[in-house]
Amino acid sequence: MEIRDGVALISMSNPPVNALAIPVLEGIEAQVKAAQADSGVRAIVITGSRGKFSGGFDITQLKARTEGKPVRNMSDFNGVLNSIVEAGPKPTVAAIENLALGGGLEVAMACNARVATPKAQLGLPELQLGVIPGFGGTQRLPRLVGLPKALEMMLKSKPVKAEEALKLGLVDAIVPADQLIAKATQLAKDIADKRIPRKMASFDSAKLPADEAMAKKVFAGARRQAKRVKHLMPHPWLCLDAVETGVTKGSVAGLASEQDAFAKAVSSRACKGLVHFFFASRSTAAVPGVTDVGLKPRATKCVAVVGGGLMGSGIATACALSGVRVLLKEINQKFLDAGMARVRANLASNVKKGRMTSQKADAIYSLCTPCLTYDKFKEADMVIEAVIENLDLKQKIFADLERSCRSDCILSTNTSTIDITKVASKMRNPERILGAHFFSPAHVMQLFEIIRTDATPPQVLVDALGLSKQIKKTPVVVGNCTGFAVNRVFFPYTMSACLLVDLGLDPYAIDNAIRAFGMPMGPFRLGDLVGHDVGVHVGQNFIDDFPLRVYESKLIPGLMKSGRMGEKSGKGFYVYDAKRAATPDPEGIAALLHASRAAASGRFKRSTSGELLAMTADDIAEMIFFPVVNEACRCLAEGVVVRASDLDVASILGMGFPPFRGGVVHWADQVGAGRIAARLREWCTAYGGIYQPCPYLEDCAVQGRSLAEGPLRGPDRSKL
Ligand SMILES: C[C@H](O)CC(=O)SCCNC(=O)CCNC(=O)[C@H](O)C(C)(C)COP(=O)(O)OP(=O)(O)OC[C@H]1O[C@@H](n2cnc3c(N)ncnc32)[C@H](O)[C@@H]1OP(=O)(O)O
Repeated sequence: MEIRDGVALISMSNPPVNALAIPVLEGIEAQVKAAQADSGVRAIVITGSRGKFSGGFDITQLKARTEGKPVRNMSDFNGVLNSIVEAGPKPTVAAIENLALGGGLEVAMACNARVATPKAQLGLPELQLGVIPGFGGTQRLPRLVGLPKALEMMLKSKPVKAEEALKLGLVDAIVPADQLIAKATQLAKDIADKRIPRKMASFDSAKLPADEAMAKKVFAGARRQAKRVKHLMPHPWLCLDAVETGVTKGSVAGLASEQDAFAKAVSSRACKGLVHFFFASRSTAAVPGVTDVGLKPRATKCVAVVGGGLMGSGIATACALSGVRVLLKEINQKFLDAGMARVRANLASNVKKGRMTSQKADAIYSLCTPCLTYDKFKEADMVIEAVIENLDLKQKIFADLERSCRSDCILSTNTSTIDITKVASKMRNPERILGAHFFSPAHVMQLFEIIRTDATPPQVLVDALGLSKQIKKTPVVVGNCTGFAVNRVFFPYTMSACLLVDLGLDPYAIDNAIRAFGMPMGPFRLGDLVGHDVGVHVGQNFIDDFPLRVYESKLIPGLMKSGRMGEKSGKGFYVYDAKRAATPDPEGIAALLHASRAAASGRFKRSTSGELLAMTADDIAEMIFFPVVNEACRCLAEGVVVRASDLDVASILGMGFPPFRGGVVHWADQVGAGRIAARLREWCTAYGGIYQPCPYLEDCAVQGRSLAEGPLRGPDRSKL
């Protein structure tokens, strides 16, 4: 604590984001108490060190709580905020630079005024972690910004920028960073000397709904949204309970309700899964033997994208959006114009959604240079090939690229299935090639699968990881195998769903069960979205490479033959209107189901009609996801990923696996290897090799080990 001209400056310090760990909370408590008691102090300014206010309560403490480890009850801190920060004898002002999130913003809201820098971001994103604000945020935010905005900020975990915070009344002034402490100090003195009134958010109800009916309407709307997933994710509902109690019964009752709701939320499975995902997604960029040997990423200033189709134009957009110059190459003017038009349309959609101005979109578009030849490719630091999945064509392109690019340029392919070493087989230096697998739409989807071969130099990997940081994607480094991590782990997903249909289940019931599990859509709706021609093409790789553990149904080939390609042809399992809304079409697909079931009859060892009738949505989800877990186990045993949690991140960001379940391996460990292996064994006997449990899963089941621990003797890379 530093005292200047009667104002005590207290700075929170816990790099990198000044997380409110228990010692930090204790430090705030001790220093504010000391300042309140010091006769030489007339006001207090609270700030954060090293250019950040605070990223909130220490999430490692939340993690410990979700794991049942003993941790100090932090509800005592509410007493500190209420009685000595907000209502102590001397006024307090928060000086906010950069981040004030979660508990960080709650400390700031307990202060009597707030000053922020122009780049500050303020929010209560606790719900993204499966908890609710626990330091009075559910009470003070609605009183500072009004109920509807407060609910939006909390339920969507969406921070506001300084300018909006000023308009909302969440901050009292915005000043440049170098004037922050001076302004906050002056404001603190003005309040102490009563030139400016002292405000206490907890007791200010001016912005709350004027009457009960109006409040009820707002809560009813918010609860409708939260109700659908209440059984899986209790925290939005619990958050609404705490806010509603405060609005209807006052902030003292509201605070008690918040404590109760926080305790319930933090002990939920959803919190465990979401906190696991938080840390898992931040650890993927660390690759042992690569990122810990002192190599520095070389900046990628120019990326050349070969192919301007949906993927290529999406990748070009993703790069340009982050200020990376792009060369977009196509084979003729018509395709090139179409590719550039797609980039423009991607940017226009951001303008339409209010994410950027049209001037900004024009500036980003101007970073993309259309090319019909490789003439400019010497400028490229990295090439990403994104043409159709044709091995001969890719091999020719890479031979051309080797001649046209600098020797230090990274050459990569966006193939989703083809073996990288086959693509490289006609190159003089095949070790130069790397997989750079984006997910469609590439400018929106967060995941970036980086595929290495045994020959990939560490510097090339470090550079690719550097690019992922530049373009704000989450990287997962994967070994070279059929389907890499995401497509490989999820190939049994659609195959098992088709098997269930061939057994007699209704595809729409399957889609509903999978949605109820928490996926954004079921396997058949997803197939319609991707296009069944693409699905069949990708699926063929697994049929060729893993013949003993696939299920070949006639269902999707039959669908294709009848012209039902999915959304793009207006019909697949569903029919689509002009706005792409899907409607089930049971009559339209009845003959196809019949034909597929007839072709499958006699393939199964067990008659199942009775069991099928008894199948619940949970049973369906298990029969679809247990073989997915099994394939994830094979990937772990083979060392396809660096750590099990990388598969969790890949499954969530690449396939939409529900984040509140923590990812495919984390979820499997909650279910238990023993149960999964036992069910798979049973189904394997009845329905075939797609359900054959792999040795790693069996070992974990027998030894009672968690799947996330990984193989005991290290990965067997010879099986890649
Ligand atoms: C009682 C209260 O109401 C409860 C709470 O406050 S719960 C916490 C609420 N706060 C949040 O949800 C914010 C979580 N953090 C974030 O969103 C982002 O980390 C951020 C916006 C603060 C910074 O983002 P960015 O600059 O991209 O850096 P990012 O890589 O995410 O984080 C940097 C490091 O800080 C850590 N970190 C970030 N916030 C943290 C927190 N609240 N607690 C502990 N560690 C945290 C990250 O794990 C990471 O650690 P690593 O370097 O060892 O991997």
